[in-house]
Amino acid sequence: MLRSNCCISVRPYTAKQPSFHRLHHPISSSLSSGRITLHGGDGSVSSFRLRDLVFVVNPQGANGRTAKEWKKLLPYLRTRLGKDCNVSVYLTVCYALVACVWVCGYYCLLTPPQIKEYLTSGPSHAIDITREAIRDGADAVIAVGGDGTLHEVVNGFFWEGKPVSNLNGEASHSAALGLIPLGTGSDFARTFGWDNDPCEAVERIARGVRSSVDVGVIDHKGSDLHYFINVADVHLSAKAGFYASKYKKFGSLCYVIGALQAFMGHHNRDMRIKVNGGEWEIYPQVTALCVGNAKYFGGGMKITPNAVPGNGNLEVVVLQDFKWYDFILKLHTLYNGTHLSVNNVSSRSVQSIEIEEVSESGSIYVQSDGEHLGFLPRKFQVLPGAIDMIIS
Ligand SMILES: Nc1ncnc2c1ncn2[C@@H]1O[C@H](COP(=O)(O)OP(=O)(O)OP(=O)(O)O)[C@@H](O)[C@H]1O
Repeated sequence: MLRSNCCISVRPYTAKQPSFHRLHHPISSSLSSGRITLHGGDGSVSSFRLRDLVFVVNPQGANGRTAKEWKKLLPYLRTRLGKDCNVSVYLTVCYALVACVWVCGYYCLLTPPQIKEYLTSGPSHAIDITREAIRDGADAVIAVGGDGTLHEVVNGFFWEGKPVSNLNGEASHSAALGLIPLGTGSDFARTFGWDNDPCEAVERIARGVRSSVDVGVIDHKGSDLHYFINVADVHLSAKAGFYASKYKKFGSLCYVIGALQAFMGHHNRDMRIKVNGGEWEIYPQVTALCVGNAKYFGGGMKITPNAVPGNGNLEVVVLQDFKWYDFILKLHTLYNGTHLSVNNVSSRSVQSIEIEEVSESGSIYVQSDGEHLGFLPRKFQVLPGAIDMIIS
């Protein structure tokens, strides 16, 4: 008989966590066919065997800090993930049977997870690495860096409007998404209450519990679909993000510099929006419009405080007719998420939203997960439970 504590140690989750509804299935474990099976209280099951982990590292993240932290983390990561694959062997029936099971099960049970590490060579490279890894049958693709790297890895989970498939005949599982947050803002991680401790992120990966998360998709006629997992936004905030990306060498200060630069020559604009395929509505004098799958952007602003990445909806928050002094007076409410009760701020939960500028100037910035995407018009839509993510 073979007995193993291979791959995943299942422990109760104690870290801070948002109120997810249909996520998270730890509780009890059983071992079958060399695989840990996790049973949730709602009867859902999440099974995960750590065999082939692909780490996609952006060495330029956080102005080079990601590369330094990753170098320090790698020995610990190898030890920690290898440690969870210790296997005890007990001979109970006969030596021959055990030998047979040993040989057959060797690769499933005893091989420590393969840890593959790829350093990105430039923008968009993480997308290609991820697609390749999923097609090769990776168990998990783990973004190491900031929200931009996570964004690219998420986009790598899709190809021509469909999820990328595992083409490896030997492995039937789908790949999970993981994250070691090591960026400047690392805003997506804030929704889960994760701090910047990479060792804690490695623990999460070692536990390997998957939960489905929603993904947002952005459509623009005639161009490829684009995916986001955190927050997409339009107009002033998107313009500020565009400029902020040029000042990452100043750390978190880049967001302040970006915002100041975006304010110069800024004008609020009338916009048309269509929610869930309904009628077009006019929103006058829009300052910024944010579509949240998660809660934070801009280096810690809790802009869409009711967004939950697993509830099948996106939260839309619209700021209208804001003047520069409103930001000075109300900035603290944007950081603590109490701005929804401020004048000229509205919020709604949507499955899809189309946004156009009334005057169609073609100059209204759009960004997703802090990455510049282009200009209005755009349609944003939720893909419920589109990706399995290692979140606890
Ligand atoms: N080798 C590389 N050289 C230059 N840029 C890269 C490289 N690899 C990835 N990038 C780009 O770096 C950008 C920023 O990366 P990332 O988001 O990881 O760090 P960050 O901007 O410091 O963090 P955050 O987005 O959380 O503020 C991404 O848009 C990505 O396309």
